[in-house]
Amino acid sequence: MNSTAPLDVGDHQHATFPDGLDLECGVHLPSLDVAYRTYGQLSPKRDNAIVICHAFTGDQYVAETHPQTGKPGWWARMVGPGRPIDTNRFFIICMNVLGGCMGSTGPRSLKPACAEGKVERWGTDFPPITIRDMVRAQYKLVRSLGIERLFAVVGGSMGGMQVLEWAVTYPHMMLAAMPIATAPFHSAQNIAFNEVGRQAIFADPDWYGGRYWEHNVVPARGLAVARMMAHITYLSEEALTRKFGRRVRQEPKDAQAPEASLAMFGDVFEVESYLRYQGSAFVRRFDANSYLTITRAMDWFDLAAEHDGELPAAFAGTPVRFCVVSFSSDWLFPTSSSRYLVRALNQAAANVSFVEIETDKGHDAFLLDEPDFDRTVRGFLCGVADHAGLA
Ligand SMILES: CC(=O)SCCNC(=O)CCNC(=O)[C@H](O)C(C)(C)COP(=O)(O)OP(=O)(O)OC[C@H]1O[C@@H](n2cnc3c(N)ncnc32)[C@H](O)[C@@H]1OP(=O)(O)O
Ligand SMILES: N[C@@H](CCO)C(=O)O
Repeated sequence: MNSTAPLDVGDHQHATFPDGLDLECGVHLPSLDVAYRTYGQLSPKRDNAIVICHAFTGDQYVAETHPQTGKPGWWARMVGPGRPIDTNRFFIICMNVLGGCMGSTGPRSLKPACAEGKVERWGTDFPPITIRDMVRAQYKLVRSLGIERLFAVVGGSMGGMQVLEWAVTYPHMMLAAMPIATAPFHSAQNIAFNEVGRQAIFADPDWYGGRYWEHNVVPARGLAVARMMAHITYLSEEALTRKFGRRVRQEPKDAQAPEASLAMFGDVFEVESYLRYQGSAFVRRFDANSYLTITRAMDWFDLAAEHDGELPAAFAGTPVRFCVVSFSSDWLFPTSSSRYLVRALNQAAANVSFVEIETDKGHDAFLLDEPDFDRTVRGFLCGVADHAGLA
């Protein structure tokens, strides 16, 4: 995993808000870019818009070829004509989160008002942000498209946190919410995993205190290790066993060589090779400072914090219809977190349904082919749309 030169922010469709954004930390961002993609047509009544919130390292390229990786959109299976989130019926908006590295304002963006001719990135000077800040940036983009009320907000993992934050912050601006594989607060275990990832980045000699671009490098080894560790949490023991078991990738070339019997280094097991591949691929598409900024935003997420720990109070009087989805083998955002959320919604007398999908694919099951999950998404959105008389 060699260091590579820092990637450019790239040229992504975006809206610029010159009035910036007041952040929860008290800092005013002087200017705000929100990078986004849309799919389908906004109806004449402007009542068919769905915001899809991406997960931690996702982006706005939900249903089209990714411009950097050349891979299909991360939810191409789910979003499109005739698909569970049907673009023949709904108008889809997906935005790169504030703090990300795919065109929305984030640590990789240029600092405003930097000296003439001097390229200065935010880097570690980028202010700490919250999930609510991300959602408030998205709100600005939605309003700028002339949309006063969303049909729904949908998302998995950190995307699900944004869904919940939308419902709490703008309950009258949305009809339905679908938080998937998520939780109303980040658990101690998840904060702990995030911290290991951050420490891996800090330990990389190419980190340079977060100013790596000045040295034309990125902390590739640290970022890759962070991703390798995190990627394990996105799967399950069953999935890893099914994919790789204890399969060995390479036999030692010279069985007589003293190092052969040790076989300490190199891609010995298939699962190691897989994780190294995932780590390397990640480094080519993600920024280390965004990794830090976004993991911290997740860590701070706690919907009950403003309500003396009483989660139902966060949803008091909500008019939003919720469908909460979990996956049976997800140990990062386990079903118990979803049940806790559902109980709080019930206590708030909210309109809520709950589905646990049986699968051995772990947390990232929401990104994979799960027919029951697809049926759940389609059923909920169509049901609410039919009930609301949406064309
Ligand atoms: C949610 C959002 O908003 S977007 C962000 C989501 N995207 C990501 O997280 C991207 C990285 N994550 C992944 O690829 C996840 O594993 C998933 C869940 C998205 C995809 O899962 P799957 O389809 O089961 O793919 P899998 O995890 O098996 O990985 C396949 C890749 O590993 C490679 N691979 C598989 N086995 C090995 C091995 N033994 N050694 C090396 N590479 C291997 C494959 O060649 C394939 O490479 P490719 O992606 O370049 O085609
Ligand atoms: N694997 C997905 C989900 C993690 O929560 C991502 O990287 O965004």
